Amino acid sequence: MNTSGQAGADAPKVKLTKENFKQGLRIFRFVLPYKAPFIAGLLLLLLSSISTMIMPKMLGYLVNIANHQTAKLPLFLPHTITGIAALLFGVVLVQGLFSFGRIFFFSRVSEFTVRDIRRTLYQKLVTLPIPFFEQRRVGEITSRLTSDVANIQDTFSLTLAEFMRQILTLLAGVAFIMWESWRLSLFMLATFPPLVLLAFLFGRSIRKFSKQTQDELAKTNVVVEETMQGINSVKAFTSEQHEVERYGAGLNRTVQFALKSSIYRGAFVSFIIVAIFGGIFLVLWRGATYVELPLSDPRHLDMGDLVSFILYTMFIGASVGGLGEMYGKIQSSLGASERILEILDETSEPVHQPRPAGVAPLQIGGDIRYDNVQFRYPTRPDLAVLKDISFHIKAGEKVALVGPSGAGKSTIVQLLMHLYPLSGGSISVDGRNIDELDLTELRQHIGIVPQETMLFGGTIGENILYGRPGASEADIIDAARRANAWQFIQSFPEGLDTLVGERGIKLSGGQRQRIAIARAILKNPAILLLDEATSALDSESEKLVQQAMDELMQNRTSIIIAHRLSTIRKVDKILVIDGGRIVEQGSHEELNNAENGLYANLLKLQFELT
Ligand SMILES: Nc1ncnc2c1ncn2[C@@H]1O[C@H](COP(=O)(O)OP(=O)(O)OP(=O)(O)O)[C@@H](O)[C@H]1O
Repeated sequence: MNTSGQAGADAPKVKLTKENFKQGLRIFRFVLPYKAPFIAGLLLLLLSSISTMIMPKMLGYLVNIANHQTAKLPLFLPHTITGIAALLFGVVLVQGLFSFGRIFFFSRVSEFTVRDIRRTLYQKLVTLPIPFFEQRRVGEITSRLTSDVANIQDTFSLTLAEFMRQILTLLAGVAFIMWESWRLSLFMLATFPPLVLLAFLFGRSIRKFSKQTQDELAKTNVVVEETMQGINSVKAFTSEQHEVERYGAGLNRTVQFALKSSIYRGAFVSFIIVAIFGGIFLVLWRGATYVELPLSDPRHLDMGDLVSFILYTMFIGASVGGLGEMYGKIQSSLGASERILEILDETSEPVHQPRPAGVAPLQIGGDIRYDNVQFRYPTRPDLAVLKDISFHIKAGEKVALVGPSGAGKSTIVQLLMHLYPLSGGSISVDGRNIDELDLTELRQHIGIVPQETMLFGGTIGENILYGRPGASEADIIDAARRANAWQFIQSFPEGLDTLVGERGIKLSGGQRQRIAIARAILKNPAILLLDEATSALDSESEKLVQQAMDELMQNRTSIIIAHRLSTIRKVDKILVIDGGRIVEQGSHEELNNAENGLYANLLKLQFELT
């Protein structure tokens, strides 16, 4: 056990039951398209195993010829030392060729299979509904794509082939030694299994310690991950020293476990050495007594036959030892494939469905109606986030949602995109329940400018293009202009080709928002959802963003989650949300005049703050 913490080394394993095995085998459907190279690989594996198994026998003949014992030598073989040696060399060459072919074919199968699994899995992941992602951590999901798939790749490329080879070696080896001398074989088979069993039990307790070391190391890695992600906070709180100590303490614990496990490992290695060599010496001792017997004795063994016998015994011992290791690997691959299949069995959202013949593309005017909408997040079923929301927005109207933090404003907006199933009530667009609309088409008609703009690691141009893939450069520039973004984009030497995100420049909050607005302008949706950023922008930036938003909202049904007074004044209607209900609605003037109204109070509060 080392502490390198390689991925997958401590992957959870599953018990090898018939049911698990059947489940895990379903992953083999990904191999089916590559049957031909798979079968070719299997054949070559068989041939290379056979040629390996011939070698000990030939070596035995070599010794027998040297001892002038050629009586039992088959007639078709050369009867000279050089002849047999040349033949042996030939067998090795052929074996080499077979091994090359086997690796060539199995690698093709495993690489293509793994590519297909990754692609299918990723396609599945991106089409799964949002609640799936809320119930899992990102790291957990990505490790399905990385370490679990890599684990399966090992199985397809190596483990499976090795497993079959070990079994073949074992069976052929036992057949050969039985043929050589059944007496000595029985003696050998009586000594080996107990040793193997002991080694197996020993190995199991060592694995337990190894796992503890891995777990400790994983815990220490969490410290690194957390602090790297939140390095700003670490520095702001000047807790560098504290974190170093926390990490150091974790490392010390890991070392303690690793050292404890290394004592067992050392004991295990010496045990294996004693057991294996001891076993071989026992067989040698017994075999030598048979060699010593006169030729007339039925138990007599030729020297060369004893040599072959011992070599086969070593092969058998190695394959039995190998099988134990393979067993563990197959168990962990089954676990990995089970986790992958679990995701593949999830139900995707019905996106990118082919449009039935004769059905025209969805046209949306932008009339929106919420009727008694109730909602609980699937991850928090005990909390009624929306209790009873009903409102109507005519096509082209602009409506602002205001209310205290956590009131449910963002939730209302997200439900329009059908990101979650409703708990009650209904939402309709242009008089049609959104449940009946094609999900992809519905979302294509909705534009969103979120509070925090997520930019993909690519160029500014690519980020705007995300709004409408395939748009021309002229359209991108036009959208950027109308979003008040062109000026700053132009100021970069590489313009639209400027890289953003991790590998490129960092844009300011206001600039990012304007990119998001340009994206939405390019998309040109009938319905617009604007979630204003709560973080304050400087007044110049604020003015630019506001102008861009006004431009974007023209001629579209717009729902704005409003945090700024300037936006609120211009809308047709304001819905005041509190505790999952609409508590007030009306124009700015109407609500402002309502004494002790929530809106009037919120407004006063904002005035006092500004
Ligand atoms: N993905 C989610 N899973 C579970 N609960 C959520 C989720 N998103 C929001 N909530 C909960 O739903 C309630 C309403 O949240 P929502 O984001 O809609 O409020 P909001 O009015 O938009 O607030 P803010 O103005 O602060 O953005 C909150 O209690 C919040 O904790």
